Amino acid sequence: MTAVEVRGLGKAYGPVAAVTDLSFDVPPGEVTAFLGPNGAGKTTTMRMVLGLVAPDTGSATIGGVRYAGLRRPAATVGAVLDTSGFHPDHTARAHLQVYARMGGFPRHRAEEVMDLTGVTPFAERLTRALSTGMRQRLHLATALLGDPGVLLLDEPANGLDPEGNAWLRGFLRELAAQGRAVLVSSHVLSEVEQLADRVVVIREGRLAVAGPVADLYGDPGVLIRSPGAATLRALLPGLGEGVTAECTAEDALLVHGLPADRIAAEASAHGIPLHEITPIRPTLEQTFLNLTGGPA
Ligand SMILES: Nc1ncnc2c1ncn2[C@@H]1O[C@H](COP(=O)(O)OP(=O)(O)OP(=O)(O)O)[C@@H](O)[C@H]1O
Repeated sequence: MTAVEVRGLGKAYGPVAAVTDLSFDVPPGEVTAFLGPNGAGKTTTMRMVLGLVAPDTGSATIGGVRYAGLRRPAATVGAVLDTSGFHPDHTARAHLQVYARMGGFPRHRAEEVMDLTGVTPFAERLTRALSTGMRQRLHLATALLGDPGVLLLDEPANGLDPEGNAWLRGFLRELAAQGRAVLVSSHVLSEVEQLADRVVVIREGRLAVAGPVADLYGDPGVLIRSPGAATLRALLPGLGEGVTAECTAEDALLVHGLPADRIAAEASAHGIPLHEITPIRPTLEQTFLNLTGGPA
């Protein structure tokens, strides 16, 4: 079970601080979404993890070892960072066979990853004739050749149609369920909301927040509509520390610090009818905009 650990990572390009003092973990067995607006520093961070860019400060390790020190890098980390780079005159199958040979993997591994990633139906097409979605699948297949425990994927959903996207979500969840550490960058938030267990949000190269997806939502409250709103407003704060209730209209109440079922039980115990009881759940999109301070 291999984890990625990023500690105090920093990189400047001349006057541009691309990444500053960035620390986060990508644990095994989970999908971690790496979120940030365009230019936030996601690609630079992934390139540093892969040893393609030398950090100015800090370190990134994979199973406790820097990329350059890995004994079998391709069997440890699979990455999709850049969706160009196929030989245009190779078929998809030939591309995978070449990479399998370079990585020292058995020939049949190319066929296996093609089946896993849905490349088989276009295995005999030249890579120059592949659609963006097909190229994404072929890159993913290439990354999986060494059966790595860690996957780093930069915007893997780019160019996929809704069906391809749904497939990708299921596939990445499955890879994580097998115990792999999966890091997926994105600026399309609806994509990762349904996919990720954890998020790492960066803004201008710095960490904005990291943690389980559920924690990001905080406690946005429960909306109540009831002719007895004023009575409930007086009652509910007495039920626990930190419970607040504020009237937003004559018959409407916004409650924080209590789950909907507790509120319903209390109303029922006092014979107060409820016309509506709605836990508010902001989208990750809204949460993201709040964290990054502007439109993505
Ligand atoms: N090789 C480079 N030389 C100079 N500046 C660079 C280089 N690579 C990245 N930058 C700058 O560093 C910052 C972070 O870029 P990066 O590509 O890491 O962001 P990103 O979050 O991946 O963005 P996007 O979602 O648009 O891909 C940007 O201001 C970018 O212009």
